[in-house]
Amino acid sequence: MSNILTVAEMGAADAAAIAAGTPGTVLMERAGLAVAEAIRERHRRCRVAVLCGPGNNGGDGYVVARRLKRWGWPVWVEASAPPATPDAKAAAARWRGETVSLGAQRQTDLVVDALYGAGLSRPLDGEAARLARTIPREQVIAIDTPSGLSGDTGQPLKDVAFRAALTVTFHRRKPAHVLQPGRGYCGEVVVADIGLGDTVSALSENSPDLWAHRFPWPSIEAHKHARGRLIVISGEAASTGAARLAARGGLRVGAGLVTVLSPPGALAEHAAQLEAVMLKAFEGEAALAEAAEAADAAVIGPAAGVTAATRANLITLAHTGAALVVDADALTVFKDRPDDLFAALDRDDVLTPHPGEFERIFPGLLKNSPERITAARTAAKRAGAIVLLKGPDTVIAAPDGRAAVNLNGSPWLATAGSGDVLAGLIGGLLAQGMDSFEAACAGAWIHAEAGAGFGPGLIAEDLPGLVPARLADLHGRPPIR
Ligand SMILES: NC(=O)C1=CN([C@@H]2O[C@H](COP(=O)(O)OP(=O)(O)OC[C@H]3O[C@@H](n4cnc5c(N)ncnc54)[C@H](OP(=O)(O)O)[C@@H]3O)[C@@H](O)[C@H]2O)[C@@H](O)CC1
Ligand SMILES: Nc1ncnc2c1ncn2[C@@H]1O[C@H](COP(=O)(O)OP(=O)(O)O)[C@@H](O)[C@H]1O
Ligand SMILES: [K+]
Repeated sequence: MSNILTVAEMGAADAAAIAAGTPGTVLMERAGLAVAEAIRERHRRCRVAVLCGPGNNGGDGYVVARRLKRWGWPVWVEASAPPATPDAKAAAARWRGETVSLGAQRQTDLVVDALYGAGLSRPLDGEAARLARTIPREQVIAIDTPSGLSGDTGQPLKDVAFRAALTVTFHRRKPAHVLQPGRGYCGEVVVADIGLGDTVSALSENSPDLWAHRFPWPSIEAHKHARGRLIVISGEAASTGAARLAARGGLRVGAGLVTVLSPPGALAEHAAQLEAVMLKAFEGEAALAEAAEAADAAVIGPAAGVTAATRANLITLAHTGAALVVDADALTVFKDRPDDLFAALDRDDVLTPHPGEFERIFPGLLKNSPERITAARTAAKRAGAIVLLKGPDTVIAAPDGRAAVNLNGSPWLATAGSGDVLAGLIGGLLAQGMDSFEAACAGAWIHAEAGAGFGPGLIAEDLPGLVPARLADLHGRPPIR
């Protein structure tokens, strides 16, 4: 399982390894060697300038320079300041090559950015800032993080940071490697093992390691009722497509029975377009409560309408036993009284806002949080439910503090209706009894894999049909633990 560590957690892991008997200089040797090897794997021998700062990031840089030189590469160090930590001093003392001052303006092929890593405490300025703005990213290999980025937020301090083609970090990813815009500054990210042992954190990369061992595969005796019943609440006649997209997502991901519950006026439109997905009319809260009686999960919101009816339907569903996926209009309709929504929810329910919807029900929270992980966690606590905050770096957070960040998103998913399919995927997994946090993670991961695998030209209608291949991969995957 791949945790993501904050800068402080990484520092603690580092200190624990040192306390357990591995000297910092050994960790630095391993770190520098990993970077040099990553360079050698990707490039033929060429000229390399290693930009070294005063801290341990710079220390790693001196190790890289020494390794490359030993392999016969033309390499020199450009130092922004003399080494200042004991480990960096030791690494610099073993560097026998040439050292010039930062920005000596030599012709080079590659630049190793070893100016600042985790210890960056203020924005880049002077020559470092100039270089960050001018060196083309194809030349840059960053150690730990591209200098100028805040490791914990992924934001460039004062908008200046290096852009790298490759970033080699150590032990685990940090938030800067997974959150935008930082992730975009990093280029390819390699996580090198430097022997720090196991670390725990409440934040993870969203990958099958997190949930595949609890995926709700049907048992040999399964029948359709045992595979979970999902309902999807439809909007009125002119807005029925979103409910069908969600329903197809739920059916494809394995729910045994999926029913679109439709206002009477929209029945004919659905009937003409649904096959395996079932259809039932309802009018009013009592009828909805009755229709929802046997449901294991419900999706409400996609094109539901920002209406009093949607608000009443949500409250009605919240009183049934079904786990809810609350999306789109069912979020927006609570804009003026989000507490009514939160009071109705329980911890099994999943909210799936995009940033605009998030702002409506958690006003100011995103803007006032250091980054979106904190925002999503705070939101999950406030709502008492799982919150999946959509975007290029989708975050899933639980009220107990667990959080995961999606790494496999792609812009092909930015197409109308794509979120409706996601809501259906999560609903389909909830209907099959999957834990809500894991269902939200699994739904987001499968959705993103499907989108990335299809690529250009993707439309939301394609997504349900792309799910089976992803499920087949998961099904054939060797079990973990
Ligand atoms: N963790 C691990 O397990 C391992 C970590 N390793 C490596 O250590 C790195 C972290 O090292 P680190 O803590 O020494 O931080 P780093 O960024 O090198 O320097 C901080 C210094 O820079 C200064 N400074 C900061 N910003 C500045 C600015 N804009 N302009 C000018 N100065 C600025 C700051 O000064 P101060 O703010 O204190 O005045 C301080 O002196 C990590 O990224 C990884 O590469 C590996 O060796 C393997 C094991
Ligand atoms: N640039 C992007 N990279 C990765 N995923 C994206 C990007 N833009 C949007 N997405 C994903 O696409 C989906 C869009 O959902 P949403 O905004 O609700 O659209 P709709 O309401 O039209 O279905 C979300 O899952 C979101 O995370
Ligand atoms: K760096």
